[in-house]
Amino acid sequence: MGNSAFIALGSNMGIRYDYLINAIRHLTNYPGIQLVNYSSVYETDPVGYEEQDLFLNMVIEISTEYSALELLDICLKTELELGRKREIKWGPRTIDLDILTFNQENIETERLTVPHPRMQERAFVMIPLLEIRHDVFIPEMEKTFESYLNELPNKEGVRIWKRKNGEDVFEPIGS
Ligand SMILES: Nc1ncnc2c1ncn2[C@@H]1O[C@H](COP(=O)(O)OP(=O)(O)OP(=O)(O)O)[C@@H](O)[C@H]1O
Ligand SMILES: Nc1nc2c(c(=O)[nH]1)N=C(CO)CN2
Repeated sequence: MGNSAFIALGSNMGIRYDYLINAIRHLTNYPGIQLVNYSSVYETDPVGYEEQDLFLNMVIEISTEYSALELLDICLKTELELGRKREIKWGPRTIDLDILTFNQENIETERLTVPHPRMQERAFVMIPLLEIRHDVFIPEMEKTFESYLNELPNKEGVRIWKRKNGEDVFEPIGS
């Protein structure tokens, strides 16, 4: 499989964990997509539009035969299949799939910008991404992703989420 991509997943409606897992299932059901790695699941304070429920976020790494635009279409189709409706900008969603990186490419088309233009300012993306990938570097980016993360405020809004004996358990990052 030729291409390596990182995808951010987020959900803040319904059974959030099931939406994450089902999205991964949908994606990896495509013959040209294989799951390579996945981060922990994090519960995160909403960013942007704050009057909404907490999110679960995670990042996965895939290898794929598809082009970046084909992968975008697969992500958008998966969002629709999992009941995503576009209402409020940055508002509640059953599932959101963002392509963070595609190989080490800079892609700028009408429909797709990679690396994702807002990822560096989002702790809910950078913390799970750096959990599984420390050496990401995109030519033309000024700094490593790690130094972006070091400079980010509000990291306390992101906690590792686990389910133990049917109950939600939270761990601060770095513990
Ligand atoms: N890297 C990318 N990953 C996913 N979608 C992208 C990307 N770059 C551009 N897009 C475009 O963005 C649209 C999706 O916007 P969407 O409504 O999901 O934004 P959002 O998730 O609410 O906000 P944000 O983009 O800030 O995360 C898609 O239709 C797609 O064409
Ligand atoms: N914590 C958190 N906040 C968000 C998220 C998200 O996935 N997690 N997605 C948004 C729209 O892209 C807006 N705000």
